[in-house]
Amino acid sequence: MLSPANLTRYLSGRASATSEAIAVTGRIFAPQLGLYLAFWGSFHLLEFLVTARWNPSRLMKDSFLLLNGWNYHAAHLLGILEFILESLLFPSHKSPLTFLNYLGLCTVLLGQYLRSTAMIHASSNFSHIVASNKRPDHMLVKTGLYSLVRHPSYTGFFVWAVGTQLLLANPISTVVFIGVLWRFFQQRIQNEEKHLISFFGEEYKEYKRQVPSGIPFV
Ligand SMILES: C[S@@+](CC[C@H](N)C(=O)[O-])C[C@H]1O[C@@H](n2cnc3c(N)ncnc32)[C@H](O)[C@@H]1O
Repeated sequence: MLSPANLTRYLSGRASATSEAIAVTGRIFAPQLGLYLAFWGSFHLLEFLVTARWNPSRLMKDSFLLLNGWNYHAAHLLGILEFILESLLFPSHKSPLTFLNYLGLCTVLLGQYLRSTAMIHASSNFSHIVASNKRPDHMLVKTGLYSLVRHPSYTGFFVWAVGTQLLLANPISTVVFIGVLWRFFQQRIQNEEKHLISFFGEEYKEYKRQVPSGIPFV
């Protein structure tokens, strides 16, 4: 029987369930997740736009760098899932925003700056796919960011990607990203430099002796 007392209890139960649902939704769609998605989208858009402006002869659909291998997307999916799970299980670890979130924000911006600026400084010598044959116009770039480190666009990618996980305050994904990316860039640099030495010989060897790689311990 729905007495006034039962109705009041029922309605207040519904109201608290609704406010709990709103609180949970608020935790999941926290500002850091919105920022993360905006930075992720901007990164891929900038890959295309910088190529279009500074390296137009290499512009293609793939310049968005979205066909970056399943493990790249799996890693970002892992980051999103970790963020949602931890937001539900340990809400106090995700909100309010802490020093870690702000550190992540600065790290993402720094990484994006390094990545896009390196692409601009290398201009037509940059290609998303590692060149195994030397194009006649391929010049060794040693100026700008390339005077500080040999692989500034990889440094930028590394810093940007780790920054996204710091922004989300994701402890597991931060460690996974550092390990997986370090291994990936170590192998990629080894292969890329084998080709660069065959293209530029002693000039590249001398450059390698003088300038650090830009990835720790590589
Ligand atoms: C994805 S880009 C990355 C460039 C560089 N490793 C970096 O992190 O900025 C790869 C292409 O850049 C070329 N490349 C790498 N370093 C270069 C340099 N210092 N000068 C000219 N071309 C370079 C390689 O031959 C390769 O085809």
